[in-house]
Amino acid sequence: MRHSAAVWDYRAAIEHTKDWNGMDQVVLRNPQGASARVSLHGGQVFSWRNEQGEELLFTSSKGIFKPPKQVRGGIPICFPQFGNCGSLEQHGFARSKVWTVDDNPPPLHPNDSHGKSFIDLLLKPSEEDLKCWPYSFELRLRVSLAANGDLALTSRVRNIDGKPFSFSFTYHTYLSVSDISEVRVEGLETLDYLDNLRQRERFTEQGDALTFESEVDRVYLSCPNAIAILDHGRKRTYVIRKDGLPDVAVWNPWEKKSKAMADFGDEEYKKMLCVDGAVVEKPVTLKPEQSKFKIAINGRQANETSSPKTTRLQRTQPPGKAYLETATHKGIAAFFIPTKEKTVQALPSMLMLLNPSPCYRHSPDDYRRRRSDGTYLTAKMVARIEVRNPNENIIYHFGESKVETTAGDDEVNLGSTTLPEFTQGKENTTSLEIETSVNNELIEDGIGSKILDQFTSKKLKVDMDVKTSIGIGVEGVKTGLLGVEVLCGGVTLKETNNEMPRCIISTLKCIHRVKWGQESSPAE
Ligand SMILES: O=P(O)(O)OC[C@H]1O[C@H](O)[C@H](O)[C@@H](O)[C@@H]1O
Repeated sequence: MRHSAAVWDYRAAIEHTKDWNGMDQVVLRNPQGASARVSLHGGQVFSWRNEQGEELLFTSSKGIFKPPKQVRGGIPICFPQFGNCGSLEQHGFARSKVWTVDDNPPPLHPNDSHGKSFIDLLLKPSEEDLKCWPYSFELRLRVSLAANGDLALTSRVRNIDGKPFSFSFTYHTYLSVSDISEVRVEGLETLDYLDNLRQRERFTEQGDALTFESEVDRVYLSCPNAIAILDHGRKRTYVIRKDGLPDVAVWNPWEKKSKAMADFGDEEYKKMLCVDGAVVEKPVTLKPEQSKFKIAINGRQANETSSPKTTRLQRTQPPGKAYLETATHKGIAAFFIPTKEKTVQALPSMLMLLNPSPCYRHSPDDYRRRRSDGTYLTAKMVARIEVRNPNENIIYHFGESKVETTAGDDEVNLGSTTLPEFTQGKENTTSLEIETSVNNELIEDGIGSKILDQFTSKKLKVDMDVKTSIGIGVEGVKTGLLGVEVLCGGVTLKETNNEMPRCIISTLKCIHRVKWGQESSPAE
């Protein structure tokens, strides 16, 4: 049965239960029927289901569910060491210890609890732990499930020892995927990584996205805060947003290593991918104080009609035909062509990066003037879009684009403009600068003061809506134009200093469909 979020009792939605070994576990539920299960063994989230009841985390069918052996799957916490570079057991001891429920944790930001089911866990070292790692600490973990089904893990490490200590940390996240050969990871392109399969030698990622054809065991360094994992087979996109975790570890054992692992099925490597928010390259050195690490993950379906500020993956044509898919994650909007047709490569065909900062070039006094007959707004918004086409054999045709910009929750008009049509050549990048403005536009007094306050405190959010159309050309064959709407924004002026606006794409209308190598024909 579904419940409205307004009457949902989040506290009552937390169930304390036991697994079949008698180990305590906690089940979190949201009003729409999504759930997360956390074991006190390892503080490990080992199940996360969406509102359709689909499991989003991988757990090995041969998993050993008995302490001290941890289950292979879910989200083990690796602390105070990741991997085997240190004096401790592989991935540290936190994942194999029994944690306790923390009834009275130090407060976290209200966003970490408001409108969410959550549980706080605590790990303190035992006498035995102190013998192999002689530092007193408190490791806290809050696992929360939001009303929209998003899962978040927030960890805090407190040094309660007299001396500083160093540690590494990862959320070793086993994502469930349809088939590893249908998966790509975006957000790691052009970054340096340490390759665990080559004695941690440093390389630079050359691909436009990470795809999988053999064993991968890497730590990507200084990564953006949002990484997208696109599962074409299941038409699902996971977006991992991380905070305090500069690195991302990526692991798939592939065939040979799978057969060598006792707690992993021979073929199970096809169904999983580990993508971990991590701090590995430069371990944290903590004085007697606290540090904090957070990941939030969502896993959205192609046809999901959720809030517009989320990631979507859309299939606009039935299988067997060429079709455009669109996917987005924070700061990046991408169009790509799936591998199914074989005649074209599956590469990100275009990336649009939008950065509306700085949005205002004038001081607040300049841009808003109060006159006797009302409040008038004068403002300018500048955005830069970079269109990249890394393909060797695909050309993009963009129709005329209509751009509208607004500010704040009241969607105050910041002006509109039109960009001329253009063609994006093979392996080419086009930079577009978009400027819109309003001059002495009458607005409500209340809205004017609100915008001024939010501008001064840098809490103002600016949104941009681009309506355009896109067609593809491959070897002289052109598709018709597909209407596309790109919405970017949702980030405050303050956040634009270190974060890109979020973008979502939705297709407006499919005019033509084609089969590669054939003439285009009108859509039904
Ligand atoms: O077998 P585990 O100790 O759980 O480790 C599983 C994997 O975790 C990480 O991804 C490491 O980088 C890999 O080298 C390791 O094989």
